[in-house]
Amino acid sequence: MAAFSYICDSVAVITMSNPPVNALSSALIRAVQKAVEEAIGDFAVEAIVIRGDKGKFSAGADIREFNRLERGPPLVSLIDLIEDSKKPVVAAIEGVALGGGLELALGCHYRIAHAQAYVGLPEVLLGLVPAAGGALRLPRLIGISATLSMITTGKYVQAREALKLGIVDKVVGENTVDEAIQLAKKVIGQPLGSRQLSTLPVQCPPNVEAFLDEAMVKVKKQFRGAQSPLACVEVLRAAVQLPYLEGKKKERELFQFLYTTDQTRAQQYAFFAEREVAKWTLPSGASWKTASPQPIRTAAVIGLGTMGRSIVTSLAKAKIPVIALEQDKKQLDIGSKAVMSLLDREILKMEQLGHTEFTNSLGPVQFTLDYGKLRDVDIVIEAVFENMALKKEIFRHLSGICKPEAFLCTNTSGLDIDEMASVTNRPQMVIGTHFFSPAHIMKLLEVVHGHYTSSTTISTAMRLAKMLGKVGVLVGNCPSFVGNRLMRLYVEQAVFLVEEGSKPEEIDRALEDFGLAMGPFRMMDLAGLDIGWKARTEIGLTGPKLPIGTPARQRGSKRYSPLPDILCEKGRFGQKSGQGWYKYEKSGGRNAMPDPWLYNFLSEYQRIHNLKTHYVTQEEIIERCLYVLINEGFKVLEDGIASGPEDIDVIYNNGYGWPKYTGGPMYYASIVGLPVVLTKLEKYYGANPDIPDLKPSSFLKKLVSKGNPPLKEWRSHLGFQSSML
Ligand SMILES: CCCCCCCC/C=C\C=C\CC(=O)SCCNC(=O)CCNC(=O)[C@H](O)C(C)(C)COP(=O)(O)OP(=O)(O)OC[C@H]1O[C@@H](n2cnc3c(N)ncnc32)[C@H](O)[C@@H]1OP(=O)(O)O
Repeated sequence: MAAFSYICDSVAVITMSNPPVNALSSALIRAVQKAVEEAIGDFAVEAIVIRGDKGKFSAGADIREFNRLERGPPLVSLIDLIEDSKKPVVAAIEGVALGGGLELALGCHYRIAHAQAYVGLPEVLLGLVPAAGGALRLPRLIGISATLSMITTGKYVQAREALKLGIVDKVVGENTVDEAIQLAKKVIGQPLGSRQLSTLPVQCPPNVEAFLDEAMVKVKKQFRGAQSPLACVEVLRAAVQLPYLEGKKKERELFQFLYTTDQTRAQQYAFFAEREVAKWTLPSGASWKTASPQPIRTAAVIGLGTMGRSIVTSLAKAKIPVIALEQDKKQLDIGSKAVMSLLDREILKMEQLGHTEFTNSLGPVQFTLDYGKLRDVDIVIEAVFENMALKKEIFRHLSGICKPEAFLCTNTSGLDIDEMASVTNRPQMVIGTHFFSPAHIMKLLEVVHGHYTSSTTISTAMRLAKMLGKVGVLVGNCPSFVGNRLMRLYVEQAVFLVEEGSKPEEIDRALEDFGLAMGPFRMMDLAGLDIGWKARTEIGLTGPKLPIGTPARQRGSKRYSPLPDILCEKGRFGQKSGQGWYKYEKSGGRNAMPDPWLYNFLSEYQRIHNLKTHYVTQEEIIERCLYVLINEGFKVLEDGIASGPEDIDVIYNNGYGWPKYTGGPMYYASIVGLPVVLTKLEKYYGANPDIPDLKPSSFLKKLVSKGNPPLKEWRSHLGFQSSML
């Protein structure tokens, strides 16, 4: 770790170095401070350039030091030193300037960025606010409105957009540091007053107080339950209302408050969990370190339904040339139009952000009915509807057509990968790539490892996730994999609670207040109730295959609720039919309204089935729905379907709208305390012995018996004998 300098024509170049991302650790900050002081005091130096080693300016404060810090890094004084320098200081931004890294750049008098660089203040994503002057300097540079959008979302802004906003002074295609040196030389001797952002007035819209009040309302709604976005609005209010130095005190106070909250700890855990899951290891010893991913230069997608279209879009966005195949001309025409419209929307979004180059850098998409065109692609992703016979037919066909090195992936959300692999001539190259809808937006890719899948195939699929800008999580092959296996029980519990007397909107509200992006009933209505109905009909849980005489509310010895099936029989499929658990203004409408028809229907249902209803509290809703999901999470670990609790948390945080500020379901359980979760499950199972999924898992019981160890120790209590990975 070093901040070293060289002098080039009277310009001192200070390089921040702390691989891999030049995070501003205390040691690096001290080293940069020393180098800046030396440069300021050196008569031979007339200007200074600050850059980051290995093509990255800085990813901000060293998050790994957060738990060890008592008083926080002295970054603020370094930035003040830079801004107060009489010699001009230029930031040469390559790669990333994030968080404290951007704050440091904002302390510099000029900023030059490479075209591929990103800047941002993502502290909010870690449950914090920018606290090294970023939330005070940025509104003085680009105004309140643009700052608000950046700091409350933590979004990364590409160099060209940063230029448009005024965050950087120039964008260059190459030689960023040389350009910075040239600029530094040019401005030697020029007055720096207008370049010291802390001395400038904040750029406010008229009636800024009303603007901030409105922003607070919006942010509360958008990030329900999260504290740091609200603190971001507060910090901006301080920037507007207070002189810079007082604003600085407020910024620090808010940071100090957030710094001790459970939310920031959970979000930091979630950050590292995302990095952790990329480091997969199999019991065989094969791992992300040893396996070599194969290049993916071209791809094909089979099926242009909702998922196929957005998978094609996702590949094109990642600049991967893709061939999209449909079975008949009509479907191909519909699908290709839909893809082109998705791509147009993406282009428009990027153009609005100033990325004119984006249009040209989309991967080309070719539409075809001809399987022969797939001969040379590196990877095929099958995305037809969930029917094993059809999928097997496709895999058999691909096996004969694709080059032997091509990987065959399926986007199934829960069918058996091994069964599909068994009909191919390359079972070791078959893998599940379970995308989440819409695939060009959602960050999760569940990578499903079958019995035969090779480590090269796993590593290639995990690389694909990264290429698509997604988080890949490796899981084992079991019905519904990890995400949907847990989700099914959560939804089922919600439906049982309706039978017991609660209302869909009460359950949705309770879970949305907990922080979930969407409650289970609104989610079912959005996804379409008919999808689950078809699946249940296929496996004989309902419909003509159900043996005559099966009790309506029982399957085997387990409780079953036929409510969703009955709604479908009545044509209530959710949003698409204008009625489901809610009613909508029209078919395809999105505005969910409680439906008096449903209340009458439920009373009649409860009467027919002689159900005793009770007042279901918010506590019971949260506990039964979430603890049953968490309990299944422990079973998934026990079964070796996921290798650690982080995998489950990353899946839920990125694919199921779980609030990241609680860390994910397993982290949340660790905060509630495993003995509490166990006791509650025992209580609910005792009251509902016909719901065996409420019976505490043996792994949960084992952890409690081991004294409730912290989450990072859970893996060591797992036996790997049963691992499916
Ligand atoms: C107590 C009161 C004190 C009051 C005083 C207040 C003063 C406060 C002063 C300053 C505060 C500043 C706040 C911050 O700056 S918070 C940090 C903000 N920055 C971020 O959130 C950036 C996060 N990182 C990323 O987005 C990505 O990592 C990125 C930089 C884009 C690189 O992405 P990629 O190439 O995909 O690589 P990885 O994500 O896998 O990362 C590679 C490894 O680097 C580690 N990493 C990344 N960022 C950091 C960081 N900021 N600190 C430490 N480590 C970081 C990451 O974990 C990977 O590590 P590994 O390979 O071991 O897994």
